[in-house]
Parts: sequence; C-alpha cells; structure tokens
Amino acid sequence: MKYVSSRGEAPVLGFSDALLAGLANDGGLYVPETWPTLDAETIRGFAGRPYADVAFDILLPFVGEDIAPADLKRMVDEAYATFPHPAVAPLVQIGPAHFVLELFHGPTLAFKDVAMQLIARLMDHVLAQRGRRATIVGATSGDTGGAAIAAFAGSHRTDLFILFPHGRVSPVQQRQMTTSGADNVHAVAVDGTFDDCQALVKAMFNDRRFREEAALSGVNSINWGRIMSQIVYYFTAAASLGAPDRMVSFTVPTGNFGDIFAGYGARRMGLPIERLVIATNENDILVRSLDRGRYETGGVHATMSPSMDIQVSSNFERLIFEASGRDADLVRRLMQQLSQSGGFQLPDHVLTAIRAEFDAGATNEAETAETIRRMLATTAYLLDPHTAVGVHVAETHMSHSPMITLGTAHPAKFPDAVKKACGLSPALPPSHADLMQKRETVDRLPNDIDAIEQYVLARSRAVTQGADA
Ligand SMILES: Cc1ncc(COP(=O)(O)O)c(C=O)c1O
Ligand SMILES: N[C@@H](CCOP(=O)(O)O)C(=O)O
Repeated sequence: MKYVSSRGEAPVLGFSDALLAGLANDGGLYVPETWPTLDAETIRGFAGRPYADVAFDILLPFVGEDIAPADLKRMVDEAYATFPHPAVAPLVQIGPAHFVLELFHGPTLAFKDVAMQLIARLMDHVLAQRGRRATIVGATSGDTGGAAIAAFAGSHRTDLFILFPHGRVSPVQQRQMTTSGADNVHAVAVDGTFDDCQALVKAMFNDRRFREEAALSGVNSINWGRIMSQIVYYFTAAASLGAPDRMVSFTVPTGNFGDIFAGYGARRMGLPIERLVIATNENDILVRSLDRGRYETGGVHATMSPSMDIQVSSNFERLIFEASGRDADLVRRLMQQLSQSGGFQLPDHVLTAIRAEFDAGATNEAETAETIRRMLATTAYLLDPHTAVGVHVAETHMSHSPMITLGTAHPAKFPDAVKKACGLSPALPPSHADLMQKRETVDRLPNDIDAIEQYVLARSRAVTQGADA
C-alpha cells in the first residue's frame, strides 16, 4: 500500500514512512492511494470474533509489505490486551434502536487509546528496524495527550512532547499527562487554545530544518496510523448488529474530524452505513460548513466537552481531498485561504459530495447537560459530556437503521461537568485510584514557535544523541 498527500506535492510513501512522517512535507495529510475493500462474507464473519483478530484482518492491507503479518499480529494482540474489557469496544443499548459504542476501556479512559496503543508499538517497531530515534510532538485538547503519554512512556526510541492549552483541560486529563514520571515524556502547558497548540505542531513540521534536526514524528490524527486503527471499531460494532445484511448508522462526537473520517473510511471499504452523523458542541464550524458551504473559523468557546473545543478541524482536509475527486490543487488553494484569511468557500460539487455522505448537528450546553440528566434518569446510563453531545444529535437523526453513538470518553474524566449536570460524581476506576495524589511535572510556555522549538531541541535525545544513535 502506498500513501499520497492531500496536497499532491510530497513524495508518495509506503506505510512505515507515512507512519513516521506524520504530516506530509507539503503540509498535507496522507491517505491510502486506493481504499482496500472487504466483501460481504468477510464483514459478516467479523461478528463474534475477538477484537484483535478483526483488527489484524482490517489493518493488514494498510500496512502492506512493510510489516510482517506475524509482527502485526503480535502488536495488535499486545495493544488490545491493555484493554481490561474482554470485548475491547462493547456496545451498550440505551434506547429501542440506539446504542453507545464504548471506546473508553483503555488505559486513559478515552477512545484515543484504541489507536494510540497500537501506533506506539508500530512506531517503536519501525524505529527499531531502522536503528533510529524520533521526536514526537503532539497537540491535545485533553485526551490525545494522555493516551500518547500512556502509550509511549518509557520508550527508548522516542521522546514525546505534548502541548496542551493551559487551564482548558479537565484536572483528570491534566494529571494523566503530568504524572507519568517517565523521562522521555514532556507535558507542556501552552498559553493559548487547542487550535494554537495544533498550529504550533504544524509549524514545527513545516519548518524543514527543525523537522530534520529533531527527526520529527507526530501522533495526532494527522498521522494515518491513527485513522486506520479507528476504522476497526466501525466494523466490529456494525457486524455485531447484523452488518452487512442490516444497515447501521453512526453518530460521532467530532472535533478534529479524525474519528468520523475513520467511519467514512469504513464506508469506502464496503461497510453499509446508512447515516454518518457529525455531532459538535457549540464549536459548530463543521455543522455551519455543511449548512452554508463556508468553512469559517471564529473564537473558540470553552464548553463542558473541552476535548471538542476545536475550530481548525485537521482531517476535514482529508475529506475535501476525497470529496473533490482527489483534487490536490484545490486542497492546496483552500488551505492557503484558510491560513491567510481564516476561511474558505467549498465549491458546489465538493459541498454536494460531502452532503451526500454526512449529516450534521450541534448541541448547546443546556442540551448536553439535559441529555446526561435524562439518560441517567431513564436508563441509569451515565454519559460523559462528549458522548452526550453525540447522543443528543443522534436522537434527532434516527432513521430506519439502528443508531450507534460513539462513546468517546469515560464520565469520570469530567466529574465536575457530570456532577453539575446530574448531581452524580462518577468515581475513577481502580487503575486511576492514586492519580490525584501523584506529583505533577509540567512546563508552561508561551504560544511562540521559537520558544517551543528551543524547548524541544534542548530535551530531545534524537537531537542530543543523533537520530540514528
Ligand atoms: C472525548 C472526545 N470525544 C470526541 C473527540 C473528537 O474526536 P475527533 O477529533 O477525532 O473528531 C475528542 C477529541 O478530538 C475527544 O477527546
Ligand atoms: N480531542 C483531541 C484533539 C486532538 O485530536 P487528534 O485526534 O487529532 O489527536 C484531544 O483530546 O487531544
């Protein structure tokens, strides 16, 4: 399998190179040259099989010749053995035709663990094959950072730098990032928003000299490895409800558009999905874009679902590339307009193609709180605020098929918001019992690319000992 950049000017890469590259060197995002497809018999056969086995079958075509099947199988088995729930991603029924796909049974209680546990192993494997080190930089609105730190802490081949917006993540999220005690991990509180952190990460990638010197790699969903790993659970969930002989729909709480792009990928691979619904909080840029065709960034609103407080939605670029018939010139033009003027108009044919694939809805804070309260009262099921955004939007997009809302985080990651909504303060699971007592290590830096680059250069072993050491 080869990977091409959405901006068309970066080298076409094999899987291992695309994995280590993170962002393409023309600023674009890698997508597979062609989408592998699965026939109905194969999809039907996923029902009832262990999650790791299905993951292996789905991921094998994406890694191509680069990773030996036996190595992939070992890494997939190890990754999903870190999930204490035997199903890894169980489905829970919350209404007559409404299910929550619980993706939060991993080490940091958020859906990011599903991909991060695997790509940390894949990256270490590829770096070991090449006798190399990498400096990994990531931006987080709360969950990616903790999941990446849990997955990479103690890795001998990587140094990990996570930028998070100071004061804008929940205390549990912050402590998952600041208490690892691992000396290859650096949690950095940036004076800015998540969009600022993400822009800093992209600026580091686009600084060619720095990128080479630091042997830079990324673990945000700009990295194809993240998206491909997230495709798996769309298949396991749908097959368990009767796919491909029965259509299903999905509603996805959305910020950076990675998780729902994985759903789009599953559909391209042959999964019959009736509705694919984008759900946002008050940061509703995606909903407005589908409505009016204009992608226009504005100020970020702080909400009770902070991980989705995002304006610049990275993976929307992958979607524009696909929906435009892979028109890299158009993608380049639109992304330039975005960086120059903060917005762009989607051409009619692209908007029509996107509307044919997606529905979209937004919730306000009162609706999110009401959904948490009502679900607890009527079904005794406690939602986290991000999943509640999804459930609320899903309820207004029910159709003929069963609706699966992605449960993206455990409610105990956001105890204050949940308590305010319904009066109940969810307890952290035993794996997190001492989290709030551990000592924190965190550095605070300004929203300034020079300061961040200097910080990274001074601490990365790929710089001080050489990327090939
Ligand atoms: C809990 C939670 N839900 C939903 C999302 C949105 O996912 P995505 O950014 O892939 O759209 C995120 C992070 O982005 C998250 O942390
Ligand atoms: N919500 C995310 C934001 C980063 O998204 P990613 O999927 O691109 O890593 C977070 O929790 O950090």
